[in-house]
Amino acid sequence: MTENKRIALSSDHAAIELRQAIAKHIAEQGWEAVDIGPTTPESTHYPIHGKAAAELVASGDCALGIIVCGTGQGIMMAANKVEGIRCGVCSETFSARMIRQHNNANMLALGSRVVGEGLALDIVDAYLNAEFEGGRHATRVDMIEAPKA
Ligand SMILES: O=C[C@H](O)[C@H](O)[C@H](O)COP(=O)(O)O
Repeated sequence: MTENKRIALSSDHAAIELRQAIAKHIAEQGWEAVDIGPTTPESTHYPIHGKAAAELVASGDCALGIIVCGTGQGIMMAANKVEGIRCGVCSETFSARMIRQHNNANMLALGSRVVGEGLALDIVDAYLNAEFEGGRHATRVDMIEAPKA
């Protein structure tokens, strides 16, 4: 079976340039960037774009997702409303590694008004190169995913 290397990417108007830089960067690392926009700079609404990328991940079309808005916070909140999505906002590399290793986060959110491009690309690398450790962490992630009583 071939590994799914597809990464869903979306943003709002505040983060188009950073999103495009991330798409280029991850493609150079051998990932397939599934960049669903937007491409024009008109003001738009981050819930639309967070949900769209999250649905690509939740359906299994994409293995992981990276989403960007001004702070990363709003688009993260929207993505986390989609069943099966675990998305964290990161502004440094330690958390980016840990949300994979301990939380099995299937999406990463970034804030274009918070981090510069160099740090953002390091955060992306830390996230994509980390692996879920399982064990006690799997028990906890399963608790997050358990159906509501
Ligand atoms: O969490 C929300 C994001 O940071 C948005 O990118 C931000 O609220 C957009 O603000 P504005 O419409 O002022 O560009």
